[in-house]
Amino acid sequence: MSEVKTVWTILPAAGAGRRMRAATPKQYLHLLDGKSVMQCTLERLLALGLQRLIVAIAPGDSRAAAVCELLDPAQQDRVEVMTTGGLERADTVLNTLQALSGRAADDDLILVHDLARPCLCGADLDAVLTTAAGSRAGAILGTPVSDTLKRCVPWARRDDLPITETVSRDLLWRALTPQVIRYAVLRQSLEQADRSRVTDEASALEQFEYEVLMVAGRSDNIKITQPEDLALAAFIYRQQHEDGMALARAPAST
Ligand SMILES: Nc1ccn([C@@H]2O[C@H](COP(=O)(O)OP(=O)(O)OP(=O)(O)O)[C@@H](O)[C@H]2O)c(=O)n1
Ligand SMILES: C[C@](O)(CO)[C@H](O)COP(=O)(O)O
Repeated sequence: MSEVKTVWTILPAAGAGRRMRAATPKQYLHLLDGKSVMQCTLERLLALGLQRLIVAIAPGDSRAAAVCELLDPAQQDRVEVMTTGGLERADTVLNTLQALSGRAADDDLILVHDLARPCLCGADLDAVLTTAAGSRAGAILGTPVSDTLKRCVPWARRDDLPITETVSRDLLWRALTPQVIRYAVLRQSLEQADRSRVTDEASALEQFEYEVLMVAGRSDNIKITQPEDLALAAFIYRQQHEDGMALARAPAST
C-alpha cells in the first residue's frame, strides 16, 4: 500500500434539503440528544480520528459556526468552515477543492462525505481509505442493490405510474459516501466533466476512464433525504454506538 500523506475531508453541507420539506435545511434539523445532524456527523468523524474536516456551507448560512462551538473544544481546531457552497453538490465540492489550492498536494487524498450521512462506521471508513490509498485514482463505499428494479413512464407527479420493464440488478450497486480520490485527479475531473452526468465524485472520474474502486460498506450509512429518514438515522446512530460498531476499526491490513 502506498503511504498516505494527508487526508482532507470535505463535507458538502450547502444543500437546501428540498425533499425534506422542512423550514430549516436538513443539516440543522435535530437528530438526537439535543444535537443537530451537523453536530452528530462532525462528532462521529472527529471520534474516528479524521484531522482536517472542512464543512462547505452556502453563502449567507450563519449557523455552522455556532454548531462548531458546541464541539469538544480540544477538537475544534480540526474543523474549518468554508463558504464554498454552489448551485449543485458538485459545484460545492469543486469550489472547496479550488479553495484548497496551495494547501493540498496533488496526491493528497480528498475524502468527500455527505454531511447528511451521520451513520458512517469506523470499519467502513478504514476500508475505503485503505483501498483508496493503494489505488491510482480512488475508491468509494457502496452497497449492492437489494430490491427489484422497475423502469416506469416519466415521473408525472402522480403515485400510480405504469411500469414498462424490470431492470436487471446484476452488477448494480448503490453509491454511498465517503468517496476518496486524489486531489489533482478529482479537481481536474470535476473541472472538465460534463456536469449534467455528475451526481457523485466517481461519476466525474468515470467520464475520463479513471478506475474508481467500489468497496462494500454497511447499508445503514443512509443519507437523510426524505422526512422519514430522520428518525431512522437517529435510531441507527444511537444503535451503532450501543452495539460498539460506530467506532470499531477494521483489522489492520497486512
Ligand atoms: N448545492 C449543494 C447541494 C447539496 N449539497 C450537500 O450534498 C449532500 C447530499 O445532497 P442531497 O441529499 O441532495 O442534499 P440537498 O441538496 O440538501 O437535498 P435536496 O436535493 O432534497 O434539496 C448534503 O449534505 C447537501 O447539503 C451541497 O453541499 N451543495
Ligand atoms: C453522492 C451521493 O450521496 C451518492 O449516493 C448522492 O448522489 C448525493 O445526493 P443527490 O441526491 O444525488 O444529490
